[in-house]
Amino acid sequence: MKPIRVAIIGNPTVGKSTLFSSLTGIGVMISNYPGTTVEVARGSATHDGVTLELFDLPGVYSLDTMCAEERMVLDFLARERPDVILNVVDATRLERNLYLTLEVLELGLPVVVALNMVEEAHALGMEVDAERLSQLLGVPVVPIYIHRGSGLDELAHALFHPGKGRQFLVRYDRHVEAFIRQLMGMRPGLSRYEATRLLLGMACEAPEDVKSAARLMREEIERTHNEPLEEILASNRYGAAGLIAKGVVSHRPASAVTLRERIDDLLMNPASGIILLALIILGMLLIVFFVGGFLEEAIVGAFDVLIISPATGALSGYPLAQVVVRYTLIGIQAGLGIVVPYIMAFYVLMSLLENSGYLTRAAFLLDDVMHRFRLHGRAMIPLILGFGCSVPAIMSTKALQTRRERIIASAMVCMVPCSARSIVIMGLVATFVSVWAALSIYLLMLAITIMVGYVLGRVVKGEEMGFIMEMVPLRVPRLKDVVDKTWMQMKEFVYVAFPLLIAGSAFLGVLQYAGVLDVVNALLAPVTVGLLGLPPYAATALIFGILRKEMALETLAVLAGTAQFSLVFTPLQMYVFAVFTTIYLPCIATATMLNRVLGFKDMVIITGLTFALALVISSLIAHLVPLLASLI
Ligand SMILES: Nc1nc2c(ncn2[C@@H]2O[C@H](COP(=O)(O)OP(=O)(O)OP(=O)(O)O)[C@@H](O)[C@H]2O)c(=O)[nH]1
Ligand SMILES: [Mg+2]
Repeated sequence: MKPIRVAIIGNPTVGKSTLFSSLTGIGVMISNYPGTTVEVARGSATHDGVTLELFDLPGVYSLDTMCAEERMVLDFLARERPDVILNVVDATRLERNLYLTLEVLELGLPVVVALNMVEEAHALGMEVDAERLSQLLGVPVVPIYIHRGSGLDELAHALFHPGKGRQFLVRYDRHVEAFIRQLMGMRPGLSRYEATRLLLGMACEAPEDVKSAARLMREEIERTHNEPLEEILASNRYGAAGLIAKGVVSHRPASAVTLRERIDDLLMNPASGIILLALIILGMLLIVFFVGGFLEEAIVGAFDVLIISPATGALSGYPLAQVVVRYTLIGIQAGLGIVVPYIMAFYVLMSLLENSGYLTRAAFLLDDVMHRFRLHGRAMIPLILGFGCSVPAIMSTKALQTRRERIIASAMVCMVPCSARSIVIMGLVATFVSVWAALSIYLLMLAITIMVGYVLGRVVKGEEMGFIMEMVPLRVPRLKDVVDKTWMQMKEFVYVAFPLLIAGSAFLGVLQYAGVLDVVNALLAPVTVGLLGLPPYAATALIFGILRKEMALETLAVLAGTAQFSLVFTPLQMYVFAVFTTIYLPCIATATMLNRVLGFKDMVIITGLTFALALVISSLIAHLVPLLASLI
């Protein structure tokens, strides 16, 4: 039997990806902030011998304002022509969710509604009568509780038998209805949905005379109602959604103020909120530093004693083998000892933050500040995600409404120290210089990020958007989502970065043996030695850092011959190296993502700017600090 193709559509953060993932077993990003899914994911599930092919789409509030996600959903529907639409709705926000449901019903495809967050609605004193809702909409409505797996079999069953009954359609204003019928009469075969689109002047295949008739009708409606047609349709839909919601939701008296609400008040209050935000970010950095630092020292030390010294000692008569093996082992040591502890601690904390719902609070809190950069508060979300990895952070700027905002937010994201850069800052500066020196780099980066935002906010021309972001409820992050997400991000390190690191280190050994590194280092010495005050081989480390930022540090360990950096560098050198690595050129993966989201030209401009900035700031530090020290 042919697979049944199912498009999962719904408002943001209603649990579409959670449902997709539990039906298909495919790991996708699940977070508690709107705009987690920005690309279509596809997967399949088999039920009673029949295959369901599911598509997880970005969340949308409607199909009529034509923002990027909505276009993506409509393009997807036109291109892929799914057999059924699985509309996930949030029981706690039924009325607003139904607005989209009503639009989805207009598409004329079979629809199944999954009623999610039923237990949250219950906790808020709301009960939704699913059966009545099903009768009113004329489609199956299945209550689900994904985390417990309940309702999923019934849902799969409903997807196979979506029913052929009459689906509810919004009755528009009489005037509009009359014209829709008239258009359908002019061209037999034209659906109600197509007629509505024609009336709205949207792309639709039809002869020119029908199109021009539609144009005249629209003008007449707008003249008599003194209101744009879109608004007439929207208010008709809101009216219908409100009536349906009223008919199916019953309220119990609300209980006393809950602990969750109290916490929320503290987080959102402008005074306590900002302090808590600073404490949360500082706390995250300190936890990563202590957990990562403790593991780093233990692993690096054990590796030296137990593996590197015996292995290189055994190869003392074979210079090529010795240098290649030594380099490879130090590469592995740096990967296991420096990267794994920090990156893991980082991702666990980031996932907790993402899934708690805190990000939308940070966005609201800083909305005012962000508006000074002529950005929406929502641009805060990519910036905080940037602490994890710039690649998904830049990808998440797709959820911003205008290109102008995407450019500014992406350039700012490039300045936020991602976990790879944090590894360099922490593994080098916090461990071997001091925690305060490491924190000063974060402050420096904060200042640079703000400066970049401020300057670009004034320079980059384009539309500004007033966009209201939905506040998601605070939730205790689900352990499975956190573990899955941490693993999804670690996987990339295990499968991509680690092999690259081992091969790269062995390759470095060969290049060193052949004397190539010395040539490259000598060529770049005016910058590395002259401007930055670093040893010449730092040039090779920085080149490798473009592949992946943490490789700069790993390669530095390989070339220095030890991961105990304080034996070979002065504190100032370590500081300058960390600052330069943090600012200069985004890594290859980030540049690729910039190219994808913003285009080649902007990618080159942003990349060039970061390089110039890194050179200026690092060489200033390298030269001014000794000067100041000599004056004191
Ligand atoms: N309480 C509760 N939370 C849920 C349920 N299903 C999903 N969630 C949570 O809802 C949040 C959003 O889930 P996602 O699956 O990422 O939502 P989405 O609809 O894919 O969101 P976008 O991709 O942003 O459109 C996560 O924090 C989930 O853990 C549920 O049945 N009950
Ligand atoms: Mg999603």
